[in-house]
Amino acid sequence: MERRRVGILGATGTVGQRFVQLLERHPWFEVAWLAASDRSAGKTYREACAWKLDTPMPQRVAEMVVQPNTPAAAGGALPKIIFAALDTDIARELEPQFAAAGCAVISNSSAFRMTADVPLVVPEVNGDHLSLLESQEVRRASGGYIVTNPNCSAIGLVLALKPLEQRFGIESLFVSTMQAVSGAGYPGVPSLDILGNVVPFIRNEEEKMQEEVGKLLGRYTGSAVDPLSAKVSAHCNRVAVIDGHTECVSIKLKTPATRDEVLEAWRSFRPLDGKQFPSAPDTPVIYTDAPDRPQPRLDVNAGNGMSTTVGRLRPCTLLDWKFVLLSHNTLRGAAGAAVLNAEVLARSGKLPKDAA
Ligand SMILES: NC(=O)C1=CN([C@@H]2O[C@H](COP(=O)(O)OP(=O)(O)OC[C@H]3O[C@@H](n4cnc5c(N)ncnc54)[C@H](OP(=O)(O)O)[C@@H]3O)[C@@H](O)[C@H]2O)C=CC1
Ligand SMILES: N[C@@H](CC(=O)OP(=O)(O)O)C(=O)O
Repeated sequence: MERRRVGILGATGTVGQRFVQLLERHPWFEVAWLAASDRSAGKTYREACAWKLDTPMPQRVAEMVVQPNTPAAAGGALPKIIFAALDTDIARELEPQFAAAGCAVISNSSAFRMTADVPLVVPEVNGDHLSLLESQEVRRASGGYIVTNPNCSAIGLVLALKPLEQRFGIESLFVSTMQAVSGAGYPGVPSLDILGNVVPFIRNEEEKMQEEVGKLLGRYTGSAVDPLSAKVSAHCNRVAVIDGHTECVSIKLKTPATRDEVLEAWRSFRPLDGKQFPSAPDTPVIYTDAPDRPQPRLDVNAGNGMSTTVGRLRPCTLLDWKFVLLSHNTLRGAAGAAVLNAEVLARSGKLPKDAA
């Protein structure tokens, strides 16, 4: 099968680099266009990018020239599939321009996640919400649209919550995060602030987690999403870990469940089984019995960085159950999530085609 041409907006950043890494050997997509800020435009990718991953920068991409950040500048070379990894304010300005130019914008940023007609999607959790894009006005006008994936802490959390919500219902939950420094992009948090330290504040993070969980676990009514009514309270903290967000969760269920029933809900959660998407992990939620796991150093790459690892399920004296989860913030929490969304869109015939 011929690979589809794709572009990356924000290609030089933390998430942009993950896109380059993941797409280099992707069976369906091939990077054909890269853009970043004016600081980078006109340079080769090798010159513009401070590559921080532990695999080599792909040679072919290293030699590509970073393009200006507008669809007009790309002209006929603009791919119709754009992975976007832009800061929120810039995404708010640029993503609609690319959608209006007929592109499927598959976005990581929070700019449009809560917009009513923009799907906020994790395929294992709420793939049916993708139908929202049919009502985007821009799609009717240009064939383009915006689809988003969630905040990196919300993604790991909803993967663990979905099997519980569908079997038992969720009344309320309390979550406290320990988030890796790569979550803040590059160069991110100054070393003097984070080494040997914990910073108990990440701007807007608690609000995003709370509202995004509601939309992700909400019900698609045929024209809109009815958010989950559960009460969600989040505490978000930055810790001196490179990759991997750890979350301590306490949960109250609507229908009481035994420990075995909760474990069985996680074990049997295989919503994409048999669908063979290249980026989908075999097991989206992995439960570990080890008393001191999950740990970022040991578990962050589970399922190629696309699985959530859950452990330490035990009774909670305030709510019903408590547990710990870990997920990779730049893979499952960002670039990997967007690539999986694109695979689902490709399979359903919803990706616009380049002009012949
Ligand atoms: N890091 C993470 O774990 C996660 C991040 N996200 C979200 O993804 C987005 C990107 O984050 P991250 O990669 O960490 O951020 P970085 O700061 O590491 O990268 C930002 C990217 O945006 C580019 N950029 C900046 N200004 C412009 C502009 N005016 N026009 C075009 N490109 C521009 C930068 O290019 P240049 O090099 O030229 O400055 C760079 O490529 C953010 O919205 C973030 O919240 C989502 C989930 C997880
Ligand atoms: N704010 C997250 C990264 C992220 O996902 O942000 P956003 O919701 O803007 O995509 C972190 O610092 O770890």
